[in-house]
Amino acid sequence: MSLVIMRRIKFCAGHRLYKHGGKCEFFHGHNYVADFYVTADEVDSVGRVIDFADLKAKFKGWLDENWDHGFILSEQDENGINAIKQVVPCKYFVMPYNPTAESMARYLLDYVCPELLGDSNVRAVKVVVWETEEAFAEARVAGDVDGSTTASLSSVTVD
Ligand SMILES: Nc1nc2c(c(=O)[nH]1)N=C([C@H](O)[C@H](O)COP(=O)(O)OP(=O)(O)OP(=O)(O)O)CN2
Repeated sequence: MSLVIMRRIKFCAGHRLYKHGGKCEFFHGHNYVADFYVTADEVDSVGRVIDFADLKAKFKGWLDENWDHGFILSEQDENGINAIKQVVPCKYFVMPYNPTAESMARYLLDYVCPELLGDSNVRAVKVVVWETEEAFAEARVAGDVDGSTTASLSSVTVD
């Protein structure tokens, strides 16, 4: 049996999908919801995987500093990066791939969660990024047997 808890963090950010070929290639923004699922081999003396407040401090802290009220752009999107740099003051975050909901979930699971949870006994097994109230993408650790952070991806649109 494994115990998994989830902490939800909301943030807003701008982005565009480089070479998307449709309306999402324009600069636009979303009110995102990120759900972080974490587990531990044992609960603590209080019966917690980890205090929800600790998860909030870690994940909201990172999101507030890096993505909230900023623009998220692909490193391939030189034109977009140059454009956003013209704004004073500007806040932007460059990702190694296009900032789809899938890629944002993957980035959080692959890079951000290990960085933030490294000093604790918990590990992230899934991150879900809701781009709208109707569509989300999730990245999850395959099997979560060995704590591997190899993400598998899926996305869903809700009617
Ligand atoms: N698999 C993915 N597809 C799309 C993503 C994504 O992250 N993963 N992102 C977008 C755009 O960012 C876009 O803003 C959202 O698209 P869409 O669902 O079409 O937006 P709306 O809900 O606002 O659609 P309306 O028809 O205008 O109401 C695109 N695709």
